[in-house]
Amino acid sequence: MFVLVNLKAYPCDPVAVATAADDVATETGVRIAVAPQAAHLDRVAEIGVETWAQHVSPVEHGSHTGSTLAEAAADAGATGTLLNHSENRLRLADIDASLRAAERAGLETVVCANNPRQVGAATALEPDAVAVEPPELIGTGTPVSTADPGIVEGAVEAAAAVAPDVPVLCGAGISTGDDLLAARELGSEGVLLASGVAKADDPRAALADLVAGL
Ligand SMILES: O=C[C@H](O)COP(=O)(O)O
Repeated sequence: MFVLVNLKAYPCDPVAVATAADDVATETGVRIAVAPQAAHLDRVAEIGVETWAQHVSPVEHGSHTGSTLAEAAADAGATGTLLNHSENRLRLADIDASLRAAERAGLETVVCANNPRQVGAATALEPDAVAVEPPELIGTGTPVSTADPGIVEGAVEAAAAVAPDVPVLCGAGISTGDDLLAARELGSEGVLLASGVAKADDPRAALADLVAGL
């Protein structure tokens, strides 16, 4: 299972979370990555933890003020990027262009989607993986893997119908080891989570609990 921890714009210490994630990944052998704010990519990458951008813009080098250039994210130490997160939706053409920008920069990609139909469409754009997240469960602490198992199973089927080799992650409300195991049972190959770690009093304990059953 791949555990991708999105720090969003939460007021956590990105270096402390990254250090905890790196420690737990090393101790358990579970693949854990951290996606901080773009301005914190280099500080997080210096820890040695797998570091992802939260987004890259659908642009190349040029006159694009305010953009997050894929090459700049890679230069800062990112090795992957989320795209089309529910809190940063893109138009179809921009998802495609951001995917190509990420490929150009050598970044692994996960495209987020709300539901199985969107998962199918996202899979057709040839990302490395897709992630299904029902927006109404994001940040609630109610895990998608038990609150809406059908959406995870539907996403796995929708992706497989387009490209059987594209893994599906799921996210929204995931915070415990039981949530993670339930996601795996449904065919998910990883989880995307945020508040369960970024808002935890003890991120290291939260991560250790998350992966303990794997
Ligand atoms: O990127 C992470 C997802 O939006 C899930 O967020 P959450 O774990 O706070 O529900």
